[in-house]
Amino acid sequence: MIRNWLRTSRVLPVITPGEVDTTLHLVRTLAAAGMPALEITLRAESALDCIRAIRSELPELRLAAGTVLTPEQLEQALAAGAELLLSPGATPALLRAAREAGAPLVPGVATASEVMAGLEQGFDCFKLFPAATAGGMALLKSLAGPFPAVGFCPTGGLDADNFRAFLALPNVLCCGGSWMVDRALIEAERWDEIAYLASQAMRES
Ligand SMILES: O=C[C@H](O)COP(=O)(O)O
Ligand SMILES: CC(=O)C(=O)O
Repeated sequence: MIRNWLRTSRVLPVITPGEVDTTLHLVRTLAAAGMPALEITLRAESALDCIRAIRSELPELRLAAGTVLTPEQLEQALAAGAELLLSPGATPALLRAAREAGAPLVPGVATASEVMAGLEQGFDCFKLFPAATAGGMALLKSLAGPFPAVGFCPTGGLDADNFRAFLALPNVLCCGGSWMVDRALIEAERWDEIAYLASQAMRES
């Protein structure tokens, strides 16, 4: 389920939510522009309320929770309606909690050892974070050698210019990023520009 969810989403906007109403407006804009999926990070107090509101208002949208750092947050995000859980990293406690709950977690990794620790726990799809800083496309190509069956969602430092090159790598399922949901654009209510960036991101090539 996780692999298919990521592969068919292709691009995952990473949203740090603000007020629920503003976040709903942003999400409606993205959905109307053709974005099938998005990630709400648990980096703001409003995050779980935003997840509940999106789930209720746009039930057809694929909704992930990001910055899931603890087993407690994993439970809260699932209960609020997130279908997929992403984390910038992985701890033994988080991996164990996800495995025991059968929760669809995409743990974060930045090294081969972290991939191996995740594989040991039964995970085979990972967020590569921070993707550009950790080694970008060169790192993904290197990881494809020892881990040919592992899929990645690189996030961190991707943008409108480079994400297509990442997506073209065989071990990249989906690209995450905030370039189309930039805080400055949201604060300036530049919804047309956000819609344009979202529709460009979903264009085939
Ligand atoms: O923490 C950052 C987000 O995961 C996305 O990274 P980005 O803003 O470089 O696209
Ligand atoms: C890094 C990221 O996208 C997250 O916090 O889940």
